[in-house]
Amino acid sequence: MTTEVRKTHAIDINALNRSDKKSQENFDTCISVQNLNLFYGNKQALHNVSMNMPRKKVTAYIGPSGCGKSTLLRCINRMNDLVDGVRIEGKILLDGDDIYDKNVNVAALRRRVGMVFQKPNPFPKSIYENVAYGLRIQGINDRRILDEIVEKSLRGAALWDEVKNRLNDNALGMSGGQQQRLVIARAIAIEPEVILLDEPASALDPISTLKIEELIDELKEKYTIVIVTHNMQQAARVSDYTAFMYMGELIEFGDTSELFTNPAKKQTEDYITGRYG
Ligand SMILES: Nc1ncnc2c1ncn2[C@@H]1O[C@H](COP(=O)(O)OP(=O)(O)OP(=O)(O)O)[C@@H](O)[C@H]1O
Repeated sequence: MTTEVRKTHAIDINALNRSDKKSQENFDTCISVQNLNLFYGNKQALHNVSMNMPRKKVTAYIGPSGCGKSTLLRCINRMNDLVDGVRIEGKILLDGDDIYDKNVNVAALRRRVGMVFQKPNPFPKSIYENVAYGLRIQGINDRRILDEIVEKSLRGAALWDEVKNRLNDNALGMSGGQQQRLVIARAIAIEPEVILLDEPASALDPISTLKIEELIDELKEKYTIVIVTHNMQQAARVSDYTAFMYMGELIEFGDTSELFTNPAKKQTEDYITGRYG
């Protein structure tokens, strides 16, 4: 991008804000973050973040280490509630309902909003029981129903063909990439609406990473996906929308191809062109 174009972007912030707004209004919003502030004790980690995320699309959070990507992601299923001394202001609406409302059942929220972490975390149980876990917690123990959902979920996580003949083997004997797909199968078995992925491929080799990226592309047919990644190429490959964060602030949100080819803010451009991060 030429310096001249960059200057225009740096100056014409109002016009750019309008274009951000336009891209947000063109979709069916699943999650709406509104004026969100988050404090870890006295330290503010999120500053007045507002953004809408579209249904059945992939939204990626990018930005340098410590900018608040994981913190924001963890707000969407109230995982931060588990951290001592956290204070949250503002709202997050899921299908229009505030998930921080005092009447919200957090366990039910987490069934609607599944989460997958950086390090695969299967339980030390069989492959089958890992996928059946959430269903058993819901009191579903009918073998026929479990068999059906376990197979469907493993197929949905692109793992069935690799494990169908060893469903009773311990999940800890699987490769890291398989374990991560197993954890995704476990998440989708309880039919969430949203899947949060926190650096899901950063501990995996390139082939396993590719499989996870292909899987994300398939999952968005059914689920709203939000992914944190430090890997900009990955964000560009897998996401439909991207949010660039810096020091706890949302700097820019928009269509992924637009954000990467024609960023609205100079800070975004400096980051994606590798000037810092
Ligand atoms: N449990 C916690 N207690 C106190 N401070 C925290 C906690 N978790 C995160 N922070 C701080 O909040 C800020 C945002 O952290 P966060 O992990 O959300 O950033 P991030 O963009 O996901 O970083 P990374 O890419 O390194 O994972 C950082 O300054 C971090 O030190």
